[in-house]
Amino acid sequence: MNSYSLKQLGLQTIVEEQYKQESLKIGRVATSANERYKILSPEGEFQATILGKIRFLAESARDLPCVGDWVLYQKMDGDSQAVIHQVLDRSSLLSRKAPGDKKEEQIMAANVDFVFLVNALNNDFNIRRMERYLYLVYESGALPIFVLTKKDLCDDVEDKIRAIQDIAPGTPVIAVDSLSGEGYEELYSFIKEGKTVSLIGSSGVGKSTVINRLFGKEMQKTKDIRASDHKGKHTTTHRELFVLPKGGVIIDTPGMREIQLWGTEESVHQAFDDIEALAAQCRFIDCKHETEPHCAVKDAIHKGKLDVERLESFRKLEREVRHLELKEKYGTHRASKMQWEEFRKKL
Ligand SMILES: Nc1nc2c(ncn2[C@@H]2O[C@H](COP(=O)(O)OP(=O)(O)OP(=O)(O)O)[C@@H](O)[C@H]2O)c(=O)[nH]1
Ligand SMILES: [Zn+2]
Repeated sequence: MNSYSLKQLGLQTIVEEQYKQESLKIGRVATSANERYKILSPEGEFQATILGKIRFLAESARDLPCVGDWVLYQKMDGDSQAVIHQVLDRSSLLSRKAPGDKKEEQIMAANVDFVFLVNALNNDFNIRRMERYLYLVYESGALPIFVLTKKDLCDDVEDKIRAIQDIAPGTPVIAVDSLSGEGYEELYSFIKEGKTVSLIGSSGVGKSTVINRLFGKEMQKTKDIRASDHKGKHTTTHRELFVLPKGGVIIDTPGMREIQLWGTEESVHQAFDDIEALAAQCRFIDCKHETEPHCAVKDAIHKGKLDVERLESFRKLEREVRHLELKEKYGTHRASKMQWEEFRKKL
């Protein structure tokens, strides 16, 4: 049975100050399913349930423990199970909710310091998707870091890095080749004892490969990409919170993996996949199809292959379903820039 010191588990001083109850012990939630939890602590690794009172008083999912939470638990000698008495204040909380809808919230992970926004540099590169993930991280209190995988399969790495820097000035962008290990030195600078990292990115972008490389052995299963369409298959099974051999904690929950666009957004992109396909051929990845040169969308309109009204209705629908609230809030990306400036001062 593994046991870890609180520091190895990523404990930060803020949390330590809250821990004053001597009859209870502190641990970190590693998995959570149907109100059953796995706790990692200096005492070892065990299952836990929650005190009836916590469940009773919980008004929403936020009030229950989630992966990454620091909890105070009680475990009697000889008991195989512990009981969680309290969830300590969170330094960050990754969750996803429909715009304007507070009820329908999916909690993913707590007390994450850095979120790696993983995107592959090959055909899957999608700046809009990254932008939406970025808003989600801004909302959480964690710091975003872009990790661009499959550098070996891309010959315009610099252009893509620039496109990301345009949507998130000041945010680190790290391009890696997970097969050779190129770029990993920079990744390691964010992974150290006391820090908790989580990864977001669509299926097949190489999240498990990154984790395996950081771990130095096979932790999460990876599967070869289907050669025909460059898309990965859903391969990841069950994962949780784990401590890396060289220090640092990784949270890789199914919740983080399953983030998809909300139904309406997904359907806009499906309904207009002809425009999406044309847009992929524009010279600039972030082309707005307005005044940009070498725009495949405008070109198709000129050639009579695309109806200008269709483009208009695409735009209209897209405007409606995008995270307008968030876009307004973070439109200038001041939030991220300031967060990073603050953070760098502490380094
Ligand atoms: N050429 C190249 N291939 C890579 C790189 N990183 C990952 N791959 C390959 O991409 C495929 C998918 O990688 P995974 O790590 O399983 O992707 P994932 O994001 O974990 O996918 P899910 O588990 O479905 O969420 C595997 O065949 C990897 O070997 C890279 O940097 N270069
Ligand atoms: Zn265009």
